[in-house]
Amino acid sequence: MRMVDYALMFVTDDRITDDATFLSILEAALKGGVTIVQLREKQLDTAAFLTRAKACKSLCSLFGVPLIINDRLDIALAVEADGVHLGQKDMPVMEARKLLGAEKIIGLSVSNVQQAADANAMNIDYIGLSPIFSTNTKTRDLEPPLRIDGLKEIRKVSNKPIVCIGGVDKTNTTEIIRNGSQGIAVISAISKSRDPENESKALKNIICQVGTQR
Ligand SMILES: Cc1ncc(COP(=O)(O)OP(=O)(O)O)c(N)n1
Ligand SMILES: Cc1nc(C(=O)O)sc1CCOP(=O)(O)O
Ligand SMILES: [Mg+2]
Repeated sequence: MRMVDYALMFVTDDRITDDATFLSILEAALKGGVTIVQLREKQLDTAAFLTRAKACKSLCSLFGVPLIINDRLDIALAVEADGVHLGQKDMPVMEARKLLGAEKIIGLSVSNVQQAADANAMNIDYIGLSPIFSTNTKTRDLEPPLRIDGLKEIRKVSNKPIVCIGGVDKTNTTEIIRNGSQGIAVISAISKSRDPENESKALKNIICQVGTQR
């Protein structure tokens, strides 16, 4: 299992269909210090997804930042990405690990304490606690927000690094990290910012500050 910095995961915004805008926001996020990128495309066809994944991989490699692919193991394998993020109804972890090998990153979404406990025995690298707060970004298949109390419960039972997603921004990052999450995953906070580079820097500073207080 490789060492990965999960502090600030930038999840790309699949509503951006224009490649130039997509890449300029990604570049700004990388300049601002995001530590891992997840390419999440729910609307592109496979050919367009693959093209975007290749561009994304090249840019992330320039910054030495790992790239994982949401849902699509085939795309991850095709572009030699660093791993995948899987939901509870995506490809089962055992099959994904067989196809990806031991060194690749596998993240798994968990939305309750039971799923977190079950994940302890799985060959995964981190759990995505989803959602921590309410969000307008994802509208389908969204579980009730776990909030900080849910994070505390899951922290108690889980032996995996936790990355919280859903409605995360500068106002709630401190309490998320203070309560045992290794990192945050954000779409809007960076993608919708007027200045994605500075927003990424600001989020990273908050995470680092809490880290030094721990
Ligand atoms: C870090 C992180 N955590 C959870 C999710 C949600 O994944 P999933 O449940 O598969 O839902 P979709 O993102 O595929 O709609 C995530 N993407 N990242
Ligand atoms: C992709 C995703 N998955 C979620 C889950 O709870 O499974 S919430 C979410 C969207 C996160 O976007 P934002 O940072 O804009 O709230
Ligand atoms: Mg999924």
